[in-house]
Amino acid sequence: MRQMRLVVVGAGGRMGRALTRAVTEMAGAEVVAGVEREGSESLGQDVGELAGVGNIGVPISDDPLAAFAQSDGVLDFTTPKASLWFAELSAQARIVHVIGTTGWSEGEDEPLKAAARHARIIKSGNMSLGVNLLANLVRKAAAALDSDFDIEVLEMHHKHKVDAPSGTALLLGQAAADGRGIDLSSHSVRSRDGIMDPRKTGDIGFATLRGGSVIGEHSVIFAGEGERIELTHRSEDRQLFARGAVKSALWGFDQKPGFYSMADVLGLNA
Ligand SMILES: NC(=O)C1=CN([C@@H]2O[C@H](COP(=O)(O)OP(=O)(O)OC[C@H]3O[C@@H](n4cnc5c(N)ncnc54)[C@H](OP(=O)(O)O)[C@@H]3O)[C@@H](O)[C@H]2O)C=CC1
Ligand SMILES: O=C(O)C1=N[C@H](C(=O)O)C[C@H](O)C1
Repeated sequence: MRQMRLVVVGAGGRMGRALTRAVTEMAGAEVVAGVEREGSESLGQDVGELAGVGNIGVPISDDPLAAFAQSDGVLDFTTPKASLWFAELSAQARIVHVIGTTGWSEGEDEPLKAAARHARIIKSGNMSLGVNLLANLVRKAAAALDSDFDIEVLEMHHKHKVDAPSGTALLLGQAAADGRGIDLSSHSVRSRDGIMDPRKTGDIGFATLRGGSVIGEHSVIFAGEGERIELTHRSEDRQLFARGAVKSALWGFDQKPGFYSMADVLGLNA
């Protein structure tokens, strides 16, 4: 079977470089193009050199249209604005679009779903097996415990991260809300400062820590009277997410157009 031809967008970023490394280490796919924004310092540099795997003869360009036209799929860990544009281009090219980008605003899934009429879009706030399994456990725990158990989601990431709460924290909060059978947006508390009303029963709280080089740590805390349950995941290597993204792309290659999640890829929805 022929190799799946992949484009890495944001190829000079932390995840972009991890994605190139993952593709070169895994069977079934190759990097045929790397894209960065107009004016980027990475333009013209070799994608492999930038990722530390040696020259692969693929210079970074600022032309996603040309790159997508010669590919079967796109690995995209950039910004919501860029990912919305890449989804339109992926739909035009009828290819696979793996979106790991986080920091989405409410309603931004709608244009992605429209693009997924033609593209195979796989989007997740976390591409690791461990976090997606954790989400299942959180859903079960939230369904089993009544609202006397207060749910708080705590996350810590490196100092460069710009969005909060993290995509993973929101994914875990959604799993808790689903388990409880409530709407997340009307029950989530994303910040606390100064004097305020006491915590409302049924709220789901989010707390964000930023600092140093932390790859990603998430805990969901179920705090009851006299006891506390904590479910935690610690990511120790960014390659974890990159390998999950390549696995998603290979899975998406055989699917019909649609809007999928990592849980679909891992068979956790069955
Ligand atoms: N789902 C998951 O498992 C994971 C998700 N993430 C998410 O992935 C995203 C990226 O994270 P990270 O790699 O750390 O961030 P970086 O800032 O290191 O990388 C993002 C890259 O995308 C580039 N970029 C931005 N806009 C465009 C554009 N229009 N065209 C081409 N390239 C563009 C940036 O270029 P420039 O610097 O010039 O702006 C940069 O090189 C974040 O949203 C993060 O939360 C991260 C890890 C795991
Ligand atoms: O920005 C990151 O680094 C990460 N972002 C994702 C998120 O927002 O949850 C996934 C991972 O935790 C790393």
